[in-house]
Amino acid sequence: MSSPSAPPSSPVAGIHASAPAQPVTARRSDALHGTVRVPGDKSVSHRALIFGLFADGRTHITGLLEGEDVLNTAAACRALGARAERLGAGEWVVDGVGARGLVSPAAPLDFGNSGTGVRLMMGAVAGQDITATFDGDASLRRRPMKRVLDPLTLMGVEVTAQSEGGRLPLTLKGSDHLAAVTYETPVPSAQVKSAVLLAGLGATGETVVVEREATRDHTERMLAHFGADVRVEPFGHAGRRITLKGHPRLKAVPVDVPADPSSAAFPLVAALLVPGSEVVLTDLMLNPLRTGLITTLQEMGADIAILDARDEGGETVASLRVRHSRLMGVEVPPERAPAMIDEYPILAVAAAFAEGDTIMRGLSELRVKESDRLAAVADGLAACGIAHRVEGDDLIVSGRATVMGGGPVKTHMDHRIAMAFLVLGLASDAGVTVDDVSFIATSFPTFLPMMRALGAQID
Ligand SMILES: O=C(O)C1=C[C@@H](OP(=O)(O)O)[C@@H](O)[C@H](O)C1
Ligand SMILES: C=C(OP(=O)(O)O)C(=O)O
Repeated sequence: MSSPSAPPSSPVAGIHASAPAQPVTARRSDALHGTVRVPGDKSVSHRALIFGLFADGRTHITGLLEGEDVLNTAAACRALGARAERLGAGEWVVDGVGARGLVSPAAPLDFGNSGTGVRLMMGAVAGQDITATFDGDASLRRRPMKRVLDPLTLMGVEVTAQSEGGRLPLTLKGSDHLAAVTYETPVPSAQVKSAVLLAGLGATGETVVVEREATRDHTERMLAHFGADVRVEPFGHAGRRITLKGHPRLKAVPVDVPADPSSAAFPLVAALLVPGSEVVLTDLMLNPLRTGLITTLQEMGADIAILDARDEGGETVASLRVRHSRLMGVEVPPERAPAMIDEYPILAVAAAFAEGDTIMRGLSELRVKESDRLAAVADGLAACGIAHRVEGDDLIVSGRATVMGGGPVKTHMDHRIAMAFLVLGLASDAGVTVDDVSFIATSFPTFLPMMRALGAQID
């Protein structure tokens, strides 16, 4: 650890610090059938809790994702002074502390495996006159936090302790006199954008975030939903400029969390790959900044029908009917990456079965996720006998109608690597073993039983 002084270490460095690895094998399966609702959207769930923390009154949340990442955010809200209570499955209430009411937590805040939880909460703490230490598991401790510390320090936050290279654990001293800034994000990141906007709640004047490529806009939508004065304008050909007026009074409002399209991606691709399958995924959020995978799969020839599209709480929500399909390789343009950033591991699996090459360009951000996903996907493809190459930040997968499978695939504390390669196993000749499924609980705790209920052979 480095300057100025090392923060205290978390007493529990992440939920999985000492949990034993759980290897699991997915085998070639008969047709998958059924109608399922995957759990609530992870991005919206984190934000519903954090906005509930700041709001005056009681925020009632339904459909909350009860994965470890979100539960760690709920625990942080409590440590910062809110009451966050579970009433039933996915049904929570948060009694907020109001715009200036956060308290210094008594112990380090442990965000486990979650980049979203820790980065958004750093922004939330920034505009308060409190001190908090942020920590996470071994994966989160490796991820870059400087991208958030840079704008927050510009606004007046003090980093009183940090680890090598601006990593966790680190301690922030917030201020209720933050300066509003205009900040252009150096990488397309909804987490960085959201941290600056959440800090902007406590800044005097207008905080402006400019992004050259639009990223998921759940924070902007929720700011408006809770009553903040926020303006979103186009910027350049693919970007946005977001302006937030400081010190709004946020009023508690109900939040109904739709199903997570990033979780749905796994049963969706499984249904495309396993012959004879037909699966319906209900109540999915189809925010246009989250649907890059669906667009890409449709270009590859996937039979995906959008049914019953409707507006719910400002988001388009629909069911998808997915049937087994013969896929063709395509080139995925780099500008689509923000709309499908978490979906590349499962797209690479779909590409393994497509005829010809699938070229995925501009994947540098994959290197700083729960694992280096570009390397982890490439290693997993190699372990399963799939031809591919990495050229700079591009991944090219050469697909075939039949795939051998194999493993064990190393998952590197990364839920999406584990789920993607289990899906591959369902359509492979020899099955696929992954070395650890425990991290699936961070985002999709019901993944294994839900896949088995559809007919997947996973043991
Ligand atoms: O804001 C969010 O909820 C998220 C933003 C994305 O991260 P980046 O902001 O690092 O791209 C994404 O990968 C993550 O799963 C959720
Ligand atoms: C990147 C992800 O999450 P986070 O950044 O919140 O850890 C993910 O869920 O794929």
